[in-house]
Formats: sequence, structure tokens, C-alpha cells
Amino acid sequence: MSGTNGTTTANSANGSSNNGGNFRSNPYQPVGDFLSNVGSFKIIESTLREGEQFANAYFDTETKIKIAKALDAFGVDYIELTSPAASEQSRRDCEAICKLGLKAKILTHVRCDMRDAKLAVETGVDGLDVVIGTSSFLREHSHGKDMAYIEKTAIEVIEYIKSKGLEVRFSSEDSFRSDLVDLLSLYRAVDKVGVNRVGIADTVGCASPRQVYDLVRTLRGIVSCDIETHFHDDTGCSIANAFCALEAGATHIDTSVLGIGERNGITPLGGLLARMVVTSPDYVKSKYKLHMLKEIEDMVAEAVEVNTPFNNPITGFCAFTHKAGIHAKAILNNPSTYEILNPADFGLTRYVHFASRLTGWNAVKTRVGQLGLVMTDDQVKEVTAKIKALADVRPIAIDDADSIIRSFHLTLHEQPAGTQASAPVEVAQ
Ligand SMILES: CC(=O)SCCNC(=O)CCNC(=O)[C@H](O)C(C)(C)COP(=O)(O)OP(=O)(O)OC[C@H]1O[C@@H](n2cnc3c(N)ncnc32)[C@H](O)[C@@H]1OP(=O)(O)O
Ligand SMILES: O=C(O)CCC(=O)C(=O)O
Ligand SMILES: [Mg+2]
Repeated sequence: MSGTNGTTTANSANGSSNNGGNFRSNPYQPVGDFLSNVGSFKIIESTLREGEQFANAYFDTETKIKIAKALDAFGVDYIELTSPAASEQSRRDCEAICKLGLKAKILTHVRCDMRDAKLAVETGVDGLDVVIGTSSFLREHSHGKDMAYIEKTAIEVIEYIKSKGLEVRFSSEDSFRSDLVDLLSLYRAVDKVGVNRVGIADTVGCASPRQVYDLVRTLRGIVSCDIETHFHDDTGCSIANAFCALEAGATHIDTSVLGIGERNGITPLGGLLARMVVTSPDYVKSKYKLHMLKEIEDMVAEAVEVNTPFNNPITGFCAFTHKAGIHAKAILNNPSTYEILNPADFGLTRYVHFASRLTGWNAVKTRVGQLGLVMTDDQVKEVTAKIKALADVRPIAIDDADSIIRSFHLTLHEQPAGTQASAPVEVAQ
């Protein structure tokens, strides 16, 4: 099929499948680290909790249900919902989603407060994600509680939730600006009373991958329960931080579709899976319906009235577009030369640009073939020069390049004018 911006779909030069033979080897799997969970992590999908905190988000019940069903079909392990303490409708929506009978476990996210916990356990959720800030910023300027109060209340709330037969996670908010000794002693205390998971949250997006690795690794040595992690993207590290957390022994990663959340959001579902499919292809491809990613992102983008960013991993409009001639030639020979992700894994197609001044003759040769025309290599080089000449004057579109190719071809064969098509040709792959 023809692209819209001077591109054409392309498989390998001989037209064979782009996934054959030696398409990808996997040198990225860390080896020799028995704590690493890069090949067995779980996703706590928080579009319907953290995502609702995105500035543009307003999810009515129908939209929440649609998103929850799509995430479930996609294969996420958990779906986290807004606290039922937030509003009466939030509570009703939580109950409605619990009644859908999804495969994913349904969690709701509550303050470390017995009133919130009591309300939440009545909604039908499988578990509660309990949170309280532990940094001095939050202890002084948010809830005003000291560490002794936090530990005592955490234990009460955890024991209460467990007494109701539900799963419970306890997380410190702003973990990376919290005192390490305080934090570890709090986690040790909640681990002792049987919490299912402890959570580390980079609430302000300040952590670097190395800091994440160190903290998770240290925590891994302190608690025996699972470790969940939550990374904001203020400094652009949310995917790298999630990856390092897994390498250090974290078991669960919080995501949201397109990364939506407070401020500029958290680890995006698609971006995380782009990272993880490279590291752990068998696990990721067998667990998640990767072909659904675009549809889910489009659904959420529409619901919150944003466009998918052009540079979004996997689904950005040019994520699999190759433009410069050097790239195009190699991609046409073997896509792995300039692609670490295979678009076919996501139900997508790659495009090779052939209408710019950076275009080389190899890309044009492929296009000539797609148009059903025959030229020698020297002739292709000549017509490539004509495409470049026009592209030096103004941006050119697919129609322009095709017209140049067709006109040139006509001159070669002295065909009468007027037989050339102006529209780009659909090319079957
Ligand atoms: C980092 C995160 O994303 S955490 C999750 C954030 N999610 C939400 O905030 C859910 C939506 N929130 C809401 O609807 C409201 O904030 C509510 C219903 C939770 C609370 O509303 P209000 O009682 O009106 O309080 P308000 O929002 O102004 O302030 C937050 C309150 O929670 C308390 N609080 C904050 N964190 C915690 C905590 N982890 N555990 C217990 N209490 C807490 C604060 O002390 C404050 O209570 P106060 O006014 O009695 O001092
Ligand atoms: O509950 C958590 O672990 C995270 C809460 C949160 O959204 C945050 O700290 O940014
Ligand atoms: Mg958050």
C-alpha cells in the first residue's frame, strides 16, 4: 500500500516476509542475574487511576468499562481504579468494573486510612493498593503524620484488608526523597504482617535508573514479598527506571496508556512493552496481544482528546518510517539493520521514504518495481537525480516522485503523453 508522505511499504528487497531467517537475534537479555525479573514481570495498568489524574481526563462509566475490557483483552495482569473515596460515581464505577468478570485482577488505590479501606473493600475489588507519603515534603506538607504513625496505621490497614481476604499492597509515596533507613524499616514491618507487595514510587520523577536499581536491589534483600514500582516521567526516565527496577528484582510495573497521569505522566504501557519485547521477546509476545496496542492507545487518546505523539514508541506515525537513502537501502535488504522492533509484531507496517532529497537510488529502484516499471540501474540513478532536484526546490509528495518516475519511464520508451496516472499506485505486498 502506498504511504501518504512520500513513503512506500517495504519488505525485504525480494518481497519476502520481514520476519524470516535471521530477523532478530537477542543480545539484550541480561544474563547471570538471578534477581532479574525482566522475563516474568507483571503489569499493573493504572490508566483508570493514575490516568484519570491526567489534566484532560474525564472518563464516564461507559468509557471506563470500554478501557477496562480492552486492557483485559490485551492481557494486563491488574487494572487499578480510582479510589471509591474520590466520589460517589467513582465508587459506583469501581463496583461496575468489578462485576464485569474480567480475567485481570481489579485493584483500587486508597490512602493509608481505615475509612478509605473500609469503603474500598465493599466494592468487590480483588485487592487494594494502599499508599502514604514518606518523604519529609509529604509528611510536613501533605498529611502531617510521622513515621511511627505511618507504620502503625499501615499495619492496621493491611491487617484489616487481609482479614477481608483481599490482596494488599503498601507503597510509600515519594520513595526516592524519603529517608532510606525509615523506608526500609517501614517495608520490613509491613512485610512481616504479610503484605502481598510493597511499592516504590518515584512520585516527582526525580530518580535516575542507577538510583532505582540501587533502591530496588536493597529492598529486595529486605522483604520477601513482591515489589511494585511506579515511575513518573518528569525527567524522561520512566521507562528506563521501570526496566532497571525489573533488573534489580522488582516484580510489578505500573503503567498507563500513553503514559497519562499527573503532570506529564508515568511509564507508558506501549513504551514499556517496546523495551521489554526486545529484552524478553518470548515472554512479552506470548503474554500480551501486541496487535491491540494501537487500538487501545487510539481509544484512550480519543477519550482524553490528545494525539498520539509523533515519536511515541511503536505507534508514533513515523516509528517505522525510514527516510535517508543509506537507511532505506539497508532496510530493504534486511529490516534488522535499522530496526530493533518488528512492526509486524504489533500489526503494523514499515515505510520506506522515496520522495525527498535524502532519497537514494536503491529506494527508488524498489518504487520503480512497485509501479510495475522496468529500468536499468543507471536509469534508476538518473531518475533519482531528478527526484532530488525537485526536492531541493520544495518538499515533494509521493505523487511528485511517482510522476517523475513515470514521465522518465515514458521518455525511455517514447510512449505518448497522457497515459500516466497521477495518483499513487496501490502496491500489493
Ligand atoms: C501521588 C498520588 O497520585 S496519590 C493518589 C492521588 N489520588 C487522589 O487524590 C484521589 C482523588 N482525591 C480525592 O478525591 C480527594 O483528595 C480525597 C477524597 C481523597 C480527599 O479529599 P479531601 O478530604 O477533600 O482532602 P484534600 O484532597 O483537600 O486533601 C487530601 C487529604 O488527604 C490526606 N492524605 C493525603 N495523603 C494521605 C495518605 N496517604 N493517607 C492518609 N491521608 C492522606 C491529607 O492529610 C488531607 O486530609 P486533611 O484535609 O484532613 O488534612
Ligand atoms: O501508590 C503508588 O505506589 C503510587 C502513587 C502515585 O501515583 C505516586 O506516588 O505517584
Ligand atoms: Mg503517580
